[in-house]
Amino acid sequence: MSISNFTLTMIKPDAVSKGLTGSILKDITDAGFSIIALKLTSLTLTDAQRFYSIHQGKPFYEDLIQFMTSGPIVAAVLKKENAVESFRKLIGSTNPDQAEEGTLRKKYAESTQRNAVHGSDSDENATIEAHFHFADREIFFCL
Ligand SMILES: Nc1ncnc2c1ncn2[C@@H]1O[C@H](COP(=O)(O)OP(=O)(O)OP(=O)(O)O)[C@@H](O)[C@H]1O
Repeated sequence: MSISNFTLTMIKPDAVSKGLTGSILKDITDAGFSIIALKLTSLTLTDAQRFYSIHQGKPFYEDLIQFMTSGPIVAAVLKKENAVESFRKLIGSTNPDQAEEGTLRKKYAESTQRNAVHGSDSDENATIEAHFHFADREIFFCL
């Protein structure tokens, strides 16, 4: 099976509202990722419910939807060899207390919910999530 060379990230409302977007994007490019699509945007209630439908019914679901619709987010498509796995390593564990030193969540997350950054968890989801946020003409695979 071939491995995609891109992943989708969101800088979540906690980090955007604290002005961390620039620092996080710099850490991402310093780690060797190219930004091939980028926008400051927000999720409607319906968007968030669709994006996180896999978590519906879990105890944290309603609070997660509330949080992810609470303010602007930054969405980006990132290109690098083995991007999904490499980016999951860069962001670190969901719970920042368990995240390794130097990871984005260790540096920027407040809590398990307000954990600063999202990264796709599979190549299949990277494709779905990239098209969730961007039209084909907004993604520059040539970069
Ligand atoms: N136990 C929990 N308590 C509160 N919020 C949670 C909990 N588990 C997950 N979340 C929130 O839901 C998001 C999605 O959960 P998931 O298990 O997919 O984590 P993840 O794959 O590390 O994160 P993401 O999908 O955002 O990259 C988490 O990033 C976090 O914001």
